[in-house]
Amino acid sequence: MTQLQALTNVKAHVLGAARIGAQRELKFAMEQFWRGEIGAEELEAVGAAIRADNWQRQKAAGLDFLTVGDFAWYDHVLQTCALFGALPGRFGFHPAQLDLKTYFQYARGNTEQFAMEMTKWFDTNYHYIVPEWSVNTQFGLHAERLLAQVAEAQQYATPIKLVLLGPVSLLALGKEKSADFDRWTLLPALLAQYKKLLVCLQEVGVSWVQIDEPYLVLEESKARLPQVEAAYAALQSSPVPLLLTTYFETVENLPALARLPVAGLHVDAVRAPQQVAQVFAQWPQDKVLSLGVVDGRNIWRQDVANILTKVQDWAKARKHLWLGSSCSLLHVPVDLASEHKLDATLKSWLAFGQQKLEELAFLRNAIKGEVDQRFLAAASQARAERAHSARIHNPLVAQRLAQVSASDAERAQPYAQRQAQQQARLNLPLFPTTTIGSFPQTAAIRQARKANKQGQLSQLDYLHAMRAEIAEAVAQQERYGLDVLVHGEAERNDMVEYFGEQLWGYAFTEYGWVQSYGSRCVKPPIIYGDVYRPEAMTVSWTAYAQSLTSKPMKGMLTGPVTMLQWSFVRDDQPRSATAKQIALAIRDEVVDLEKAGIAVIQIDEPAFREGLPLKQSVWQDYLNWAVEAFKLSACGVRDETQIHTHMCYSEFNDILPAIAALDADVITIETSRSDMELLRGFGDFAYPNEIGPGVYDIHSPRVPQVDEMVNLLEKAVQVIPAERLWVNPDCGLKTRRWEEVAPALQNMVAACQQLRTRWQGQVKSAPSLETSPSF
Ligand SMILES: Nc1nc2c(c(=O)[nH]1)N[C@@H](CNc1ccc(C(=O)N[C@@H](CCC(=O)N[C@@H](CCC(=O)N[C@@H](CCC(=O)O)C(=O)O)C(=O)O)C(=O)O)cc1)CN2
Ligand code: MET
Ligand SMILES: [Zn+2]
Repeated sequence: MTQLQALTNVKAHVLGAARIGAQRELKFAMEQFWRGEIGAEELEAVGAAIRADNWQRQKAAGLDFLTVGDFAWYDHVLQTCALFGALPGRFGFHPAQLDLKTYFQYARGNTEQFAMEMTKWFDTNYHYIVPEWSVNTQFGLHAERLLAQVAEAQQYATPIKLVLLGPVSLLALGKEKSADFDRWTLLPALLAQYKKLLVCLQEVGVSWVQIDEPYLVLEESKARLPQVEAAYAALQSSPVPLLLTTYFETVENLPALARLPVAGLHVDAVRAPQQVAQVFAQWPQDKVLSLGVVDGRNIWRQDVANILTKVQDWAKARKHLWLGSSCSLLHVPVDLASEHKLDATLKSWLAFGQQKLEELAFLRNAIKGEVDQRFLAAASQARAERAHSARIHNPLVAQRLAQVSASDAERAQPYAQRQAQQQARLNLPLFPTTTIGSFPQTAAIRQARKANKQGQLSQLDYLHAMRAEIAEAVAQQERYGLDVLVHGEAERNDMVEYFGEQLWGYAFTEYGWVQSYGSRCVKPPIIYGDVYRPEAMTVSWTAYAQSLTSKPMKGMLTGPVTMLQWSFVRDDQPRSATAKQIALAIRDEVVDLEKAGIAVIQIDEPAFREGLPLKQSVWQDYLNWAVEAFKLSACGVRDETQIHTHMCYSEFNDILPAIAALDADVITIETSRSDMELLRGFGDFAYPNEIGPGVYDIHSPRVPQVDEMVNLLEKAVQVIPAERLWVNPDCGLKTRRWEEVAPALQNMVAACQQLRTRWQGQVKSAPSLETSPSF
């Protein structure tokens, strides 16, 4: 390190900070505002305090820029639409008069208008609001909020780098409202507003604009090179230098991007280290090159010694080198210092948002020739300890893996035979009704769990409280007349964290919150070692629920791919290896549920599609091991046991062969918002097993009417044979209130009964409606 050639122009920055607040202040404030408990002024004050905290942290760490513009109400894509007056006209609001109350309606819907759609932000568990583009889209500039934030940040007397979602990504991430409209025709009008904004930003003294174009890492962006070139030619006149910013993967079109008239480029050196050498060769020497060297997607303490060696290599003769987080710190928790229960050794292996700022400052200083030896030694020691720690490797897992054979990932007989056996056992009516698993996570449930965690509610009292919730959920479902019941997941804080808490090899945090969408957060557990299930995780709850009813009780588990995808994963072995370990743990649980007499078991895989690599060219390898992991978890049961899976938030049509290869007896999917369009793919593909297309959107408080659902089901029977159709909502009901759930499910059962009456005579071998199986 001592031979490091001192580079004076090296700077350190972050691409963005988490905005939910170290203690989820923003979540609580937004929800209070929505309930009418606080006013806009109070809510604004919470936002300002979070921004101030972020800037103070950046300044205290000694970063060279304060990052401004990363704060957003609800979502940053929605915020960008508001900035450019590009919110859908169907709400009827004037873009210049958007107070917060009005603004939130776009994200949450109102009595007249559906909310704007929400979808996954690249391959993360963050969801953004999808812009709506149509021939009526008009743009304006409403930068008051943003400029006010610049003014707030100016009191820290540190250069300001403003983050802006770029025009190409903004358009690309939206959807066209009609098939004959080409969104790219909007580009010139949109660019005119960006240009205006850039002038304003220069006037108020912004030093740099980080213009985020994550779209440029997707293969589909290749075809959009003319638009990219046109956009950045138009912004060439920007009076503020632009840092063209990409992350999550290698950029497409690198040679062409290297010729764009922008002042700097940021690339993700964590996710795409293989492209760094090319970027160095192609990106002009006299421009800024920002390398994302500190991982914004994971929580491991960086091997700073190793990064330094590389950067030293890379940086030779390059004058303007910046070191950054690989992407925004939106995807990692705020500060490790809040964690008081994590064991000291494990804690020393981790870095959350705050620690990443410190890593960046350390690296910048070291390249300038000022190496903080203590920091370096501590980081190297933690890395070395982790590499050799006994707690990572579990011989029981190795043994278990060694026993796995190919037949473990196959059911004994094909679906058709299984179906006959399952039907003989379950005797379900035509169009069986079910739900996806969770029932409302009420304040009472969460309070009880909190009290239990804090030692104020005994284990026994907590058990009774959760059993009472389960009993109530079962009673409600019987009242509605559902066919396959669930226990309601009252005892689970989250579908991933709950299992993470019980598995070896997993650690969990107290405050490791990450925004998932709007005010909703998750606390991804941390996989640090071999995953092993020491004992049953769900059997007693499920068996209790089954004891309360003669209807089949569906066991409810989270699948290996989703467990992997929604956790922070170890970086010392391939994801596929970790998935296989989790699969074995889930498999053991599946088998235990079967032994306890549970006849239907659902293994949720909502993140199955999200796990796909961003580059389509390497999908197949992922799909192979992901399918294998699911099947390994599912196939330990007898043929008469019915395996369900559930997927949501996804475009399924391009991975249908893999979904079919999962060979789940039943799949329930989210379809209602696309008006059953998503189901058409399953029909065209001749999906062979049973399907429950969601007949209503659980993200909206609106109670669906019987007719709407009959309508959707009529569409579904056009595509899927009636005897293979199930009836269910789009997803779990945990974010809803009982007042919404009860009428919604009653209507759903009523809709289903209409269909049964109509179809009863027309389907061969349909069982009678009267017989009820006994469990
Ligand atoms: N991991 C994950 N990813 C997912 C989903 C999911 O279910 N899980 N679903 C999709 C959509 N995303 C979602 C993500 C989060 C929530 C959600 O409801 N989150 C809850 C937190 C869930 C949780 O962990 N709850 C804990 C802690 C609850 C809590 O805040 N307790 C209060 C006390 C209780 C109170 O006053 O409310 C506190 O600590 O102060 C519990 O139940 O034990 C929230 O933000 O409110 C919903 C959907 C996609 N990705
Ligand atoms: C995001 S998928 C959710 C599945 C889970 N079983 C639930 O009902 O909440
Ligand atoms: Zn779901």
